[in-house]
Amino acid sequence: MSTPRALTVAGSDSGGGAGIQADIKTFQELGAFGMSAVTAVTVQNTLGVQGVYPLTAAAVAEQMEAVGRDLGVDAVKTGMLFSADIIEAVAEKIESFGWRSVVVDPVMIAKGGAELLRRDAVEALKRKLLPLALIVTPNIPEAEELAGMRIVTMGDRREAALRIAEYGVNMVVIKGGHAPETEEAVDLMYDGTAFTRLAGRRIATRHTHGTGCTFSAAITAELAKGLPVPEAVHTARLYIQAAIEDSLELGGGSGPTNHWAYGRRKESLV
Ligand SMILES: Nc1ncnc2c1ncn2[C@@H]1O[C@H](COP(=O)(O)OP(=O)(O)O)[C@@H](O)[C@H]1O
Ligand SMILES: Cc1ncc(COP(=O)(O)OP(=O)(O)O)c(N)n1
Repeated sequence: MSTPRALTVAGSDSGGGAGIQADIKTFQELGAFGMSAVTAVTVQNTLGVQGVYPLTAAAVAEQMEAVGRDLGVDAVKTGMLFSADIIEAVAEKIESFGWRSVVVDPVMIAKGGAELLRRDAVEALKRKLLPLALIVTPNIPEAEELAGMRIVTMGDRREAALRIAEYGVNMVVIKGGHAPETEEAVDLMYDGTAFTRLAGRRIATRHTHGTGCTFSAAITAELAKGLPVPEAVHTARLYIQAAIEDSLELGGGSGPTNHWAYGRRKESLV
């Protein structure tokens, strides 16, 4: 069997809980070979983002070209893209390589409030990148921005998913981590025809730094292994659930999730 190859195009998180670091750990844990194209270096820990140093669009494109031409890519995810220039360069490379298993995590604002996507880049994200996506995974504030509406109820979420799908993306998962606290964390998946409610136990913890990155990276790893999107999303939910449940209690703020929890639990079942 050939080695599944997964590429992340995202920012570096020095604290290791989100961004490139979360993605590569997740790829590794799920059995995909991880590669990266770094878009920006962030100065970050569990207390928040203290600095953002973007790379040039050319530097991002060259990294994608280097790995795409030599190692090959079975699935790719995008995370923090920061500027319209970088989004355009990334879209151009995805198109030129003809990559189809494309997961777009439309990272906009970190939990602490730092801007990880410039306001003037949202239009490029909608027009250039979403049409190339197999699946897009906004959280509620990101879905509000993409759909141009407020989301309060599950009905609002369904309407937002329909609007986001109109940009040409095949599947939309609106994540529920930011929904008002209930006993369940509920994500809503729209596949172009039907809606599926994906519910799990909501864990009471402040250690949820990098949940969105980890979730989308898990989907990407499963797609790289050849699994269909619904199965990839199902595994990603189990993966993030375990990672939050067994969080590591690191740092003085919102700490990282536990990227090896899912694998350890599976091992203990064998
Ligand atoms: N406290 C929690 N308990 C269980 N699952 C959670 C919790 N917070 C987030 N999740 C899950 O983690 C994933 C990421 O969601 P979310 O936190 O909304 O993304 P983001 O990090 O992009 O803001 C989703 O599958 C969501 O349901
Ligand atoms: C470099 C970098 N990329 C993305 C994020 C946002 O990650 P996310 O999974 O949405 O987690 P929070 O920031 O909301 O904890 C980031 N912080 N840094």
